[in-house]
Amino acid sequence: MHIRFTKMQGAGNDFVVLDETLARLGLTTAQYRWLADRHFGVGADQILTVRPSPGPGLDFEYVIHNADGGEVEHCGNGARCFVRFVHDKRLTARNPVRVKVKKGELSLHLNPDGRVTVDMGPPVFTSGQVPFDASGLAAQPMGGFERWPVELPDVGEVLLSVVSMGNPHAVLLVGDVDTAPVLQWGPLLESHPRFPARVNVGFMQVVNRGEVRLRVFERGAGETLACGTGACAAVVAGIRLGLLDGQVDVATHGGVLTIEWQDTPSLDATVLMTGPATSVFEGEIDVPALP
Ligand SMILES: N[C@H](CCC[C@H](N)C(=O)O)C(=O)O
Repeated sequence: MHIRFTKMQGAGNDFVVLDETLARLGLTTAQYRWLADRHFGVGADQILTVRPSPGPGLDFEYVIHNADGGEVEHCGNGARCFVRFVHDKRLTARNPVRVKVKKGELSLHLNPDGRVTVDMGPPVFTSGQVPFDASGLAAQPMGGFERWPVELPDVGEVLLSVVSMGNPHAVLLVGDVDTAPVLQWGPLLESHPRFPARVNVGFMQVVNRGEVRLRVFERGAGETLACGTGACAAVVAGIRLGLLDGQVDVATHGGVLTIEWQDTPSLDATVLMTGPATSVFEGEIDVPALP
């Protein structure tokens, strides 16, 4: 199947963007995986698909597939590239753009300086809704939040907090992200049995109450240069743990994301994420028929 695509990146998290506003491509999981393959396909952390509005008050549907071909609930860096794409392609002139994702609805705003602010919705802290199986574990309280001792084979117990931004996140505190065991512990936690939907694993170094450094081993993609929902999850966990204030710059290997969240008693305050979105190149490719 011959398709057109746009290669984009947000803070180094890279994407293949497909326009299905006129017709569905009908790609299979194996074809999404092929497109994301950095040797046999185009190469990307995720494949983003633009589909027509599913209903009133919404401009588009925003569909996300990880490099492993699995469809997921949310992608923050991808959301910034999404609004850049629909404006560049003149698919809309609205700003902000409202989109439906698997987890809910997002508002995407192109700022005059070219950066993009996304209303990422409210975080969810209830472990069963992340989902995280806390059965038999004794939470270790810190600030107004908890850290859970999770057993890793050949490693022992690691302490982590769990947050959902629509997609599941585990957040670990480390002294130095550069030496953190991201590639050793990331895969063990990603597919740990206590995470029935698997999990994105964030390693956060708190620099001060307004700045953190973060590396994320992503579910279905491995370590990426940045993870938008991971930055949101890490910051809201850090705020709940009493370590961070309401606006935090998150330094990732691919760039800086600014996250804002007010920890209100109602817990329904949404998380705002601001960062870059760049279109890298346009391309065409013949996707092989893969079942
Ligand atoms: N790997 C994530 C999806 C992409 C998230 C990330 N690229 C972002 O910017 O939020 C998951 O399986 O939930």
